[in-house]
Amino acid sequence: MGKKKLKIAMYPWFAMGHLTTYLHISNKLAQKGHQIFFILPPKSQSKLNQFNLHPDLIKFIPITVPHVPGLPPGTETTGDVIFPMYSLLRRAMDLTEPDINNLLLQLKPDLVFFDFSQWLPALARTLGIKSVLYCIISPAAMAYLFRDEPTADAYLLPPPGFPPSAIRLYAHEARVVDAINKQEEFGSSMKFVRRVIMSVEECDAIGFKSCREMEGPYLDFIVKKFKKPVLLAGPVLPTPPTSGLDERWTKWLDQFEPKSVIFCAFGSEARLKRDQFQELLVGFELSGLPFLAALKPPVGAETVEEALPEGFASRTGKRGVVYGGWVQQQLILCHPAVGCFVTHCGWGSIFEALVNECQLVLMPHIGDQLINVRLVGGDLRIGVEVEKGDEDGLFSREGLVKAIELVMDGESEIGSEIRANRAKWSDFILRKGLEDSYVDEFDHKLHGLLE
Ligand SMILES: O=c1ccn([C@@H]2O[C@H](COP(=O)(O)OP(=O)(O)O[C@H]3O[C@H](CO)[C@@H](O)[C@H](O)[C@H]3O)[C@@H](O)[C@H]2O)c(=O)[nH]1
Repeated sequence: MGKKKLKIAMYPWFAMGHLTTYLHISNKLAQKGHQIFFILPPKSQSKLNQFNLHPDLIKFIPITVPHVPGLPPGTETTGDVIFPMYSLLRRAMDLTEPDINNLLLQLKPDLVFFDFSQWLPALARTLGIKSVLYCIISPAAMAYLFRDEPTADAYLLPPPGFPPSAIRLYAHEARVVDAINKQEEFGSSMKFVRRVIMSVEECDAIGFKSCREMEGPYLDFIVKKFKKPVLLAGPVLPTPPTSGLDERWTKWLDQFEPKSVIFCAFGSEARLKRDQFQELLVGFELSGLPFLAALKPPVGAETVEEALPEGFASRTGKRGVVYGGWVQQQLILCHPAVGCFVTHCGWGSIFEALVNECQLVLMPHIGDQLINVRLVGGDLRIGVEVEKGDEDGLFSREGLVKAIELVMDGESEIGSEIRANRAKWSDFILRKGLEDSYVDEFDHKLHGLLE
């Protein structure tokens, strides 16, 4: 007899990177016949519909994001606001607790997957529902960042018992992580880091999108430290969208030689300061390669156009596009003309790159990206990190060009080593049967939680 089909509610943090990652795992679970109730802010659904491969089993359930004073009206996801306002949005998510309570009562799921709503496990428990903290960050990032004494100084070194690796934070990065941790949660004296620790303490299990072969030692560290069942979902290969690439981008990309274009995107949240935004673009210009940069306007600008370096558009002409809106990243990455992906090292973007053939140039901004960059560029050596100033954390156009040249030159020693490693890990995550075996085990462990 087959296993019981489960009912699973998903309630990820209101951010595209989180919503997309949760939808990918939802697709894998729906493939097993489980029913998914995917709770999300209404406007984000239009971006996600194209990734829902099982509309018969995955039902989107829109939830109103309550208004919190200080949050611009209509705010639904982190993409709508600047970083200092995220705590207001977290507060708004907290205020959905009564609605979530009603939904859970009505839907009666067996399990609920969550991340930033640290109150959800206790609520679920009263309703007899098991909760899984499904982390959208890598196990290495969780292991390094979530510690008992999270201070800027402590972050310079790994926590006690951390596996030997290339993972370390520079002083400027440690300060950034410390500032995020210490961000006061709106309306309470709780810090962000406390919210995450509570989620870990309260949940019934922790889930990750990762593979033992890639991050085994970090997983062992987490199991030992957090003393919770850890469920590994495997590579959770990104779901290919059901739509095609917009004609605008197909036409533009089609003009160029295979593997010659740089594609740059920094995820759904990152915004550069104006001078770094311009430095980046001048770096692309100096690389001499065609480029498509899909970036948010820099801090203080309304549009990307108003922030372009002087004379930039006329100098780069048709060879370069700077676009301030949302693009279909997955479809762009698999276009044959794209040869290089300049990424902020979001965990989702890394896997989207690995299932395609582009080379990786690594430019992390905040949080887990600062760990991913060392994992990907250091431990696994599948991409090249752009150097930054030790103290100020700023990159230069020359540093960017250097990294691009290193990965794009397959003949050089570093270029060929990176390419070989990259190909090895791509082959690994795409290996026939690998994903299925991880999803089977994940599914088995989910059932185990209900016994
Ligand atoms: O114009 C765009 C920009 C992004 N994306 C998609 O948006 C997702 C972005 O996800 P990710 O690369 O993970 O980055 P973030 O949006 O920055 O996500 C957050 O969540 C990640 C985990 O998924 C963390 O690693 C990051 O630090 C955190 O900022 C990916 O699916 C992209 O394909 C698009 O389709 N079009």
